[in-house]
Amino acid sequence: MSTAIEGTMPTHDEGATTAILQLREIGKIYGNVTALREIDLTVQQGEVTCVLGDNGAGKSTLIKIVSGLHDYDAGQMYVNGELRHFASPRDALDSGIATVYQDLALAPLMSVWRNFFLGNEIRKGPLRLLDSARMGAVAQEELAKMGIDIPDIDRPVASLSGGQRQCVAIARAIYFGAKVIILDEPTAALGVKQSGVVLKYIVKARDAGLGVVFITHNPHHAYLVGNHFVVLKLGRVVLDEERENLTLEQLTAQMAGGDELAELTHEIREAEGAPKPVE
Ligand SMILES: Nc1ncnc2c1ncn2[C@@H]1O[C@H](COP(=O)(O)OP(=O)(O)OP(=O)(O)O)[C@@H](O)[C@H]1O
Repeated sequence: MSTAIEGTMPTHDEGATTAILQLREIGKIYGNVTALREIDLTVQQGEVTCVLGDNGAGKSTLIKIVSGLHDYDAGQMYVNGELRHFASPRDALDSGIATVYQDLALAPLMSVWRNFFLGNEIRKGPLRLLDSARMGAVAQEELAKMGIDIPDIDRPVASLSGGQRQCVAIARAIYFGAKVIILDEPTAALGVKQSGVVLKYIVKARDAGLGVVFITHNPHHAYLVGNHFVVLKLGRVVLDEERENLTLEQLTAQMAGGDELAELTHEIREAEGAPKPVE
């Protein structure tokens, strides 16, 4: 259970710009596994905060906490300066935090515009019929506004490229009021060109004033768009740096295991140099 007292952020932050989302010393325990320990994370509007980490680092657990699927066990989470515990994903969404998952939650055989409005359909008349013309027009306009050029939005969403599908899911979250978007490995399953489509779109979302949390394994993708980098390892923050204080090489080395990699290189070289065992 959180030890925090319900209320607003501590006074020593007064005067500073209020972060749209802030985690302070967040902890999460599953039985006897500590998935997250003392995690600090600040998300500002108009910035991309990259969260990097290898398998088991705690990225999914972090996403579950900020998207309202799990509560945290320790620390505090502030949304616009207000201490929050989300009761459900709806609660997170109502607070302006939308998560775009890897599987995207799109209905592949439905049209692009149906997917754009899935769960938020516009209806008309006393019979509450779907207003397909209006939804089609709005979806087309919104996607175009964000630079996503889809010539025929009546096409099934499955016919789009992976990158375009990601962009549709992000555009949908923004249109329905997200202030923070959490992107769960949006480039993981994509090739270079399609990743580029998504990375450009992340920049557009950032420039539109959203707070973007970009969860990824890939330091190269992160460094192309990130303002701020947090690396998790076994549930702890091992690096927390602004872009101006970090090179791509440092970020990559940290992701690759830093000291451990140097140690491994040393061991391999030693093994290579060692005399071969006699057969
Ligand atoms: N429901 C659960 N019950 C028990 N342990 C869990 C549960 N979910 C996650 N864990 C453990 O918590 C730790 C962090 O897992 P998490 O899935 O958050 O990492 P991750 O960075 O998302 O990894 P991956 O990239 O492999 O998904 C791991 O040790 C994992 O085994």
